[in-house]
Amino acid sequence: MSMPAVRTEHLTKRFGRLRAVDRLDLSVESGEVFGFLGPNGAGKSTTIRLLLGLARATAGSAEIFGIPAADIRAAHEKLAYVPADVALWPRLTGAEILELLARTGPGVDHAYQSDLVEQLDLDLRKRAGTYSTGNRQKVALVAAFATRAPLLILDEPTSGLDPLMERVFRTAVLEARRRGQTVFLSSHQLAEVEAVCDRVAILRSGRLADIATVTDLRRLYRTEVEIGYTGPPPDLSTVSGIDDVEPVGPGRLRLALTGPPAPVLRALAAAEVTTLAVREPSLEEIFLAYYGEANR
Ligand SMILES: Nc1ncnc2c1ncn2[C@@H]1O[C@H](COP(=O)(O)OP(=O)(O)OP(=O)(O)O)[C@@H](O)[C@H]1O
Repeated sequence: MSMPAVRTEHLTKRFGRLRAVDRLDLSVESGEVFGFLGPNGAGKSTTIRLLLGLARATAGSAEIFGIPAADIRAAHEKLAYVPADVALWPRLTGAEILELLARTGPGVDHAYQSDLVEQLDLDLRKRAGTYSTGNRQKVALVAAFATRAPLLILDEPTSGLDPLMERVFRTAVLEARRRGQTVFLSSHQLAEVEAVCDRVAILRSGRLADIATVTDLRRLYRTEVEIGYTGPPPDLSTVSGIDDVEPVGPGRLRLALTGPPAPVLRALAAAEVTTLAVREPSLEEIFLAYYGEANR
C-alpha cells in the first residue's frame, strides 16, 4: 500500500487549558479528496496549521507522505496550500505573484494555470493591494491547483467566491483527483463537500466525531419515503426500521426509514403502490443532527 498523504497520531495542540486539537488520529490516502468538517472553533484551522508546520504540536505527530510536518522544507516539497485568510504582497500584480509562488512550489503546469485564470475571470494585471477577498482567494487557488504538488491543503478556500466561481473550484478539485493529487479540504460548505469528497471527517471540540464516506454517513441517517397507493393502505405495522408513518393526503403516506429498504419494499409489494419517492438526507441535515445531539 502507498504511504498515506496525511497521517496524524494522537495529534494534540493545547492553548493554555484549551485543547484545540485533542488526540486526533487521521489517515488520508494518496489520491483521495478528503473533507474536513466542523463548526466554528472545532479545531480545523489549528489542525491545518500543524500539518503545515506553522504551529508546533503539544503532543502526537503529523506526517505528510511519511515526512514529519515539522520538517518544513521536505514536507513543503509535497504540498501546496490555500489558507483561510489569503494575504498577498500588495504592490505586486497578480501575474507577478503567480510567478513568485510558482518558483517556490514543486513545479507548475503553466497551460493549466492560464486556463484557471481565464475560468476564474481573474485580472492578473492589477496590483494585489486592489484585490477583493475573493480575488485574493482566486490567486491562491490558481497557484495551488496549477502545481503538481501531490497534496493540496485547502482551508475554507471558497468562502469569498460566488456560485459561478464555486463551480470552477469544484471542477478543479475533480481535475486534481483525476491527476492523482490528494486534496485535503476544510469547508463549511456542505454542498461542496458532498459534491467533491470521497470521505469526510467531522471534528467536534478538537476531537474526531466521525469519519466516513458521504454515502455511509447518509446510511446512518433517516431517509424520507413517500408512497402513493390506491385501494387499502399498505400494512407497515410489523416492518422494522421505519417510524413517523403519517398520512399526507388521500392515498399518500410518508415515513422515515433507517437502514436497508428491503423490509419496507416487501411490505409494499402487497399493496397497489402508484408512486414511490425516496429522499436521502443532505449532508447538512446529517451535520445538524450531529450538532443537535451534541447540544442536547
Ligand atoms: N493562537 C491561539 N491562541 C489561543 N487559542 C486559539 C489560538 N488559535 C486557535 N485557538 C482556539 O482553538 C480553538 C480551535 O480554533 P480553530 O481556528 O482551529 O477552529 P476552526 O475549526 O478552524 O474554526 P473556524 O471554522 O471558525 O475557522 C478555538 O477555540 C480557538 O479559539
